[in-house]
Order: sequence, then C-alpha cells, then structure tokens
Amino acid sequence: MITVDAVTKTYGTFTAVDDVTFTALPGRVTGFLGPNGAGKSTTLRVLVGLTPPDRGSAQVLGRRFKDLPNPGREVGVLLDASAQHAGRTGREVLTIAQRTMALPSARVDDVIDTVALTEDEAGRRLRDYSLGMRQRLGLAHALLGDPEVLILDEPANGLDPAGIRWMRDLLRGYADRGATVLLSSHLLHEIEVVADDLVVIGHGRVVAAGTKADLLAGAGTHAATRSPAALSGALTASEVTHQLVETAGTSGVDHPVVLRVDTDPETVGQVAAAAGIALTELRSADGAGLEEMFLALTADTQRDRHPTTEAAAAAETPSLQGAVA
Ligand SMILES: Nc1ncnc2c1ncn2[C@@H]1O[C@H](COP(=O)(O)OP(=O)(O)OP(=O)(O)O)[C@@H](O)[C@H]1O
Repeated sequence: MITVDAVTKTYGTFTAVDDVTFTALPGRVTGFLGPNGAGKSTTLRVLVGLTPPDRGSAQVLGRRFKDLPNPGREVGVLLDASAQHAGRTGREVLTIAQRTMALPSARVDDVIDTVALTEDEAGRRLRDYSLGMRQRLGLAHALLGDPEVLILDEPANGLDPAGIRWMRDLLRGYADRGATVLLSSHLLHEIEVVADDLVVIGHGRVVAAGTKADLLAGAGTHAATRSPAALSGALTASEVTHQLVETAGTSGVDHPVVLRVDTDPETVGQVAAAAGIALTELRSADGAGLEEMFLALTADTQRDRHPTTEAAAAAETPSLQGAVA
C-alpha cells in the first residue's frame, strides 16, 4: 500500500507538485500518468525520500520510506536506470545490493534470469549497456529483495515491443501475487493494458483518479453510419447524448461518420435497429476513450496542442470529470 497525502513541492516560485493525494493498493497495478513535466518523477522522489516535500506526506506500507528498516526488501524502486556506476558490471551492481540487503547470493542469478539478461550481458560494464539492458538491470535491482511494493518511474523506457510485453506480464504477475505496483509513464498505451487503477496528473495536480473501468465508463460507444443525421435524430429522440467524432464526409454519402455516444453499444444498436439505420461499426470507445480522456484532462498542460485535443477538452472534460471517482 502506498499513500500520498496532500504533497506539495515547489522550486522557487514554481510549483512542481501541487497538493497531490492518491493511494496505490495491494494486488493492483496503479498507473501514474501525465505529460512531460507534469510532476510524476518529483512525486515518486518524494515517495522514496529523495526529495523533501514542502507540505504533505507520503508513506509506503504505513511508514515513511526513510523509516523502513531494510527498504530494499520491502520496496523495489526504479527511478533512473542510468544512475549506476558506469564502470561496474550488471552482476556487480546486483551483488553489492544483495550484500547490502543481506540476501542469499542466489538471488542475483534469480533476478538476472527473471529480467532475461544473458550471462554475457550481466558480465558487461554498464557503460556498454544499451538503454533497454539498463532498464532490465534496474528492474532486476528493484526485484532483488522480493519486495511487497514496486515503485517504477517510466520502466518501459528503452524496451522494445517484446520487452514491453514481457514487463507488463511481469508486473501483472507481481500484482496478482498481492504486491502493490505503482508505475509512471507519459505514454498512455504503455500502461493502459496493465493498469487496474489510474492517477492522471497535469501541471502538478491530480486531474483524475480511479479504477480504469470507472474512468472508461464515461468513454461511451463509437458508432459509424452512412446516415449520421438519422442516427443522431434517433438517439436524440431516445434521450441519448452523443457527438460527432469525425467530420470528414459529413454528408455520410461517401464515408461512414463516427458518432461518440454516451451509452453502451447494445443500447446504440437497439436504437439504430428500431430506426432502421445500418451501422458500419459499433464498438465500445475503450482504448480510444482512454486516450481521449488523457488528452482532454491534460489538454491545458500539453505542450504540443492539437485542434482535436482542444475540441475534446472543451467537449469532454465535464462528463469525464463526472465519471471520476
Ligand atoms: N530540482 C529541480 N529544480 C527545478 N525544477 C525542477 C526540479 N525538479 C523538477 N523540476 C521541475 O518540476 C516539473 C516536474 O518535473 P518532473 O520530472 O516531476 O516531471 P515528470 O512528470 O516526471 O516529466 P517527464 O514525463 O518528462 O519525465 C518540471 O517542470 C521540472 O522542470
């Protein structure tokens, strides 16, 4: 269990983390999401005692990190995979940590095996590691003490697609065995598959938090049709709110038009069938909904703004905010 309670961190007049509160629960993967510079790393640094907060407090397993007697055995931390001595080999890095934590030496081979570093790679100096190898070693370091809690900052950074899949499976398995897993990312797709709960941060403030299922409940349904006006009319008559997603080919003659409808696919299908309207596509907004939500909630903190993002922000933030627990 991780508890972050009203943490604020300022640098001069700049507030990097602004009254951030959330919990990460055992048996669940919590994704800590936000655009570049949103305050994720700073929050995690506060959590592990590297950065003192101006206000608020953070606890891991009911204690401040610095009060844990042998933190590595209780909390596995990966903040910066490159923050190791470049002249040491991967095996040396792990062996030093194993001795510091008073673990059996066999743990070193265990974790090297878990993160799929070869014997040859484990014997190389860190200066010769690729980014992905450094990341795997960092994860091995975090897992060494078989901790109950994992705190990982951008753990998929530098991993190839197979590596990202592997890491997700590993974290999922860890949480399924009862661990608390908190991982940050500015890349939504990296964590949307694995996370049970999400905390979205923008400009240092939490803008949404809750289960992924709850946050997605407001995502609605995407329905495509060549008769958008008729579908819109039928939905309005059924008192189902909706909006146009794609404006290309709005006549609907040449291209199907996509509507985002604030209800489940079955209801949309029934309304369309009753009105005799053919749908070319009908699906839960799910992943697309999550991305829209992320962009909408953090729109004013995105440095690379996009017209549809701004439209989504204007159109969707109120209903999404309503869905946030
Ligand atoms: N020591 C510091 N001094 C001044 N400003 C800082 C310091 N550390 C962080 N910041 C600022 O605080 C803000 C939040 O930074 P942080 O690294 O927490 O963001 P992040 O969400 O992890 O971003 P990214 O996804 O890019 O890693 C940024 O504007 C950053 O420049």
